[in-house]
Amino acid sequence: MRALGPVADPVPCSGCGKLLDPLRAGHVGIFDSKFHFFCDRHACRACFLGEPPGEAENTRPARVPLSLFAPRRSGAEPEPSRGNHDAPIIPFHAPASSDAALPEPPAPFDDRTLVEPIAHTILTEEPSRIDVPEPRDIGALLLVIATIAGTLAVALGLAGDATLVIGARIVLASVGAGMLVGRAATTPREPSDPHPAPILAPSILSLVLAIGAALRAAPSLGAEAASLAGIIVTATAVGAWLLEGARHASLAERAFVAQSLAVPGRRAPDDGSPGEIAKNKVFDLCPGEQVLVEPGEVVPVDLVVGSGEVFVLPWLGATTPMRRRAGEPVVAGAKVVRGRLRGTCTFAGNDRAFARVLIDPRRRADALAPIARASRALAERWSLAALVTGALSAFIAGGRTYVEIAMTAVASHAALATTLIAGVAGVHVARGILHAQRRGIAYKSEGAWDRAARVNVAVFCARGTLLLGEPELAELEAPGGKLEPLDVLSLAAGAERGEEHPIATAIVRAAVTRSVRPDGVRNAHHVPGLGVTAVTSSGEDLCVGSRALLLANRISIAAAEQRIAELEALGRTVVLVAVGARLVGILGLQDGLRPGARAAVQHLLDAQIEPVIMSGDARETCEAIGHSLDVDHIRPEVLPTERGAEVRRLIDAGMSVAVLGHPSVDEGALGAADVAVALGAAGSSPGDLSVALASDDVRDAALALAIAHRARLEARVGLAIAVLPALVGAIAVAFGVLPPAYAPLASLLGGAMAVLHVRALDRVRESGPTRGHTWENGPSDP
Ligand SMILES: Nc1ncnc2c1ncn2[C@@H]1O[C@H](COP(=O)(O)OP(=O)(O)OP(=O)(O)O)[C@@H](O)[C@H]1O
Ligand SMILES: [Zn+2]
Repeated sequence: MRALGPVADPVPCSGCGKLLDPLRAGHVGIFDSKFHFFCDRHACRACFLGEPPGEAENTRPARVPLSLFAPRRSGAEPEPSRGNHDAPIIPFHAPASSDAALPEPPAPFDDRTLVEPIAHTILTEEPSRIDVPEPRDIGALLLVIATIAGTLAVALGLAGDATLVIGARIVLASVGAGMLVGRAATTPREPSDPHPAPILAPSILSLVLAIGAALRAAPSLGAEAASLAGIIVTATAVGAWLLEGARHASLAERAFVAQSLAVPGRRAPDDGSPGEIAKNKVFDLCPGEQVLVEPGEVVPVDLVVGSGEVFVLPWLGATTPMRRRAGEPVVAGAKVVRGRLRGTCTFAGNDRAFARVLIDPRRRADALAPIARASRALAERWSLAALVTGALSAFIAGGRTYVEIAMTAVASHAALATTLIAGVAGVHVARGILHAQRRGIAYKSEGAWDRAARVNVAVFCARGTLLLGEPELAELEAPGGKLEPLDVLSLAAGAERGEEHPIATAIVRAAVTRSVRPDGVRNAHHVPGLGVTAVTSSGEDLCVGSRALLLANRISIAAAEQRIAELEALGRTVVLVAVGARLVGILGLQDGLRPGARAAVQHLLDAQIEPVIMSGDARETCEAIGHSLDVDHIRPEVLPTERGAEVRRLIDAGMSVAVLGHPSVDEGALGAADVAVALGAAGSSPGDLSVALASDDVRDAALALAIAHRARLEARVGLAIAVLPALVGAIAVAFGVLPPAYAPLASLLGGAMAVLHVRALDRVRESGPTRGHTWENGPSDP
């Protein structure tokens, strides 16, 4: 069993060959459009580039990855392989390079003038963050100084209440607060960060109080205020540092994704001539443009395949190639392994499926999801309520000076207005979004993510999600003995010849394999969700379809009712054949379960989401399928046109409903859902899908909900862990049970526990799950 994600799969260092964890590599660079991971920036990278170690830093500015198209080196070229957790849908054998029929990929682009300046890239991240685990910068240094200064300001309290000592402590605390302000001014703000003002306010207010108390020559009060200031400064600095640590892993992974998506693409020539390859690689592709992607290249934008067929690793991190045919979407980050991909761009830049809520600073879910906003609002705004309440209750309790009351108020405020409380929920959201990305799951918006996280009913559009959608003829019977079974098949195949429904295809195929010639049926008329009516070659009325179709045509099936029920109890789709007004044949079709159908149901059950099977099949058939999958709730015999209404009925009953299906065939149901989870749809343009999958795996559809559920749950737990001690501390301080300094301390304690909670979850992922099906568990695991 393997852990998920980039952390799990070691890659060799391109310099020395030692195996290392790609996300924790000392240095990552792109050379020749390939990722290279190095133990460190100096020795190993320089060794790879053939430079003397010292020069590496100077010759290549590490902050700007212009090395993107550096000359090809003959060194090792490790692929960022990221865990074999996508299910093999299509077995794929031919290695990409050995396909002689295909044109050689063009020579690498050495000429930098061909590349548009990096400034034109759709990337929105700071280049510094692209250079993955960049060690802590100047902001970290400021935090360290602030922590030391704050701690000293507290520790000097041991030296007594002398004016000089208090003065020194105030100076130290001011230095610490100054460092915090300096960091806020110099460090770029993440979209998920709170506004710095409310976070810094307690440090500054407590300093003002300390100075005020010292000036009034109230030594013991001045000492206490200085301690409070020192503690608040220390807690603020340590808290900021802890949060950095908690989100480091997702920060690095997001940078990895951003970097991987920041590849230039080729415009296809307008005249459509296949031979001519546009030379220029550009970053500014737009929707509607024709795009060419050569074998071995990463797909730069979301697109729909124009013609032919290609094999791709269907999303960033996928390890199993899949076939994509004309009209099928491919997401940016996918990699072409065989065939030349020519397609029409559907989404570019930050609109791309995996850029939207993960990279785009204006749409990032970890900043905008309701739980993350609530967490920020608590620190930014509701902390003011703590300030007021603290002041009021201290005032009402009486017996305290104004400075003491003010200290209580500031301490209560400081307990809640922390970076940790503001940021902890966002960390969990980011982890969830990234976790989903690794499985090729793209949420459309932070709202879609939040709805996915709240869903309590998941409706499977059975055929194509749980069922293969490739039924086989299993039984062929001719009750009454009027016709031979093969004559029945001939009639049925004749009626179904022109149809595209999986049942029709199965019947025609069964006739072909049994060398039965389809009857020359006329006037075939398809009744969606019921079957086909027609006229036989001998001029009699012909009905091929469900029980409901025959009953609608007033054909009695009473004589065969028992046999039909038997077949349905086996899970067969029963297709009845009637000539004139008489039932002449029964066909039993068996559709297999898709790989992962059982696991998908289990993922939902684990997340306490009720699975529902919705199908046009008969009740007995659906019950048999439901039984084999442990699904209790079925909605059988729903006509295709009624599926939207059926979903709406569930919603009206107070459920929050997700529908899992394919965009083309399950349109009605998907359109009515609170959350539409569309398989194989990532990158295609229809706009209303809440969740689009790059894979066609039903497990991923279930995981899209389960992962969001889990992430939201963890975010709430994390927030509670951080907030509760802070609240308790603030209350104790407000009622005078504890001195004011205890409130920020309690808050820091809670924050530290919340960070430990994140770390513990990270470790679960790194070491791999050990039992059962959890959301961390790769569905390809048994
Ligand atoms: N072309 C057809 N020939 C014969 N019977 C058909 C045909 N199309 C539909 N039917 C009958 O109508 C029923 C419902 O078909 P429908 O297309 O609504 O759903 P389905 O194929 O069962 O897919 P799903 O499980 O996703 O609902 C089928 O079970 C079958 O009995
Ligand atoms: Zn190395």
